[in-house]
Amino acid sequence: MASHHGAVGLGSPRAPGPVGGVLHLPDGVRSPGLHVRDLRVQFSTRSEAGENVLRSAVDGMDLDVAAGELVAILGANGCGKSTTLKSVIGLAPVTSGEVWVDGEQVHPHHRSSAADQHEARRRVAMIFQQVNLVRRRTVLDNVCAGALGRLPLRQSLVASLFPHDLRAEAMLCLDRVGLADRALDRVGQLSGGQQQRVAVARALCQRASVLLADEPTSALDPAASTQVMELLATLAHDEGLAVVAVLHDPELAREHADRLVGMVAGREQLNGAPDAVARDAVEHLYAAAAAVPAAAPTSDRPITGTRIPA
Ligand SMILES: Nc1ncnc2c1ncn2[C@@H]1O[C@H](COP(=O)(O)OP(=O)(O)OP(=O)(O)O)[C@@H](O)[C@H]1O
Repeated sequence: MASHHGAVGLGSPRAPGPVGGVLHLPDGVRSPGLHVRDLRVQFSTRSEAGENVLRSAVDGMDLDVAAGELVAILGANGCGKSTTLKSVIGLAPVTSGEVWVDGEQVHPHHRSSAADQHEARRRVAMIFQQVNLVRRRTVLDNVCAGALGRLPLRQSLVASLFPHDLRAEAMLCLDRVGLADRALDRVGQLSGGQQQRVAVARALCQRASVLLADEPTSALDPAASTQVMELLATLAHDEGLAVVAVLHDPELAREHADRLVGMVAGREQLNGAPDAVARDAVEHLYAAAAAVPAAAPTSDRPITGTRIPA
């Protein structure tokens, strides 16, 4: 379970080079997996004076997750963990920076063809704490829905038209998460941990190579949390997915992840294998945030609030 990736100090490690000796860009972004460079995200918010201001949620974040690696992101509430992940799938407004998926640049958009970008985005799946499955539909239908991005429109709109081979693939995905016997139950009949595993199966049916998990264990008891983390580690280590999970439990992260990335105020503060990251360095991630008055941005250094031009 423990890391087989080398110990790393502060700063992003570089992803390993591609198999076969193919030359790649010096910064490693063309390697399989997920690579984020100098990501910045700003949101418009209302100041106490009633003015619209831009606040930085992510402020120069780098993130590398190699194929076959499970990375855990830790950090205090509001430090930008979820926004970093959402940026990768276009759910957060990226101000600047680069996002690369399996060697394809998905942000900024204009640097690759629309088809390549669509394909690269299809390779990224995200699962959330509040599992966004359709509770009234069967487990199997929800897993099939993972393939919507590659189905013709007519089949996308009518679940009963999911083709036989897709349903067979979805069954295999359910088998991989240990839930094949629940395929015909409605999702609402499953426990939280089981639903989280269905969400993972749906990501598999999407044929994702990068899996983003935003607090996948927050609503789960310890046994279910362990089961989900073991599943994520298996997908990384045995199936070669690049997996990144935002976690609120540093011990769970230490136990299962290959590498810990700690964030403070929208950027990386620590980065290393669990054995190489001291416990007080992790505690400091949370202490730094707690030291800031509640009304201020979560930061141990100022975050710029930029007035939006009228
Ligand atoms: N849609 C939004 N509009 C305005 N501000 C936002 C939006 N989404 C996030 N933010 C702000 O961006 C900052 C980072 O939020 P984010 O959800 O990424 O933090 P987090 O580290 O995941 O926190 P938590 O651990 O509480 O989930 C916070 O200050 C948050 O209020």
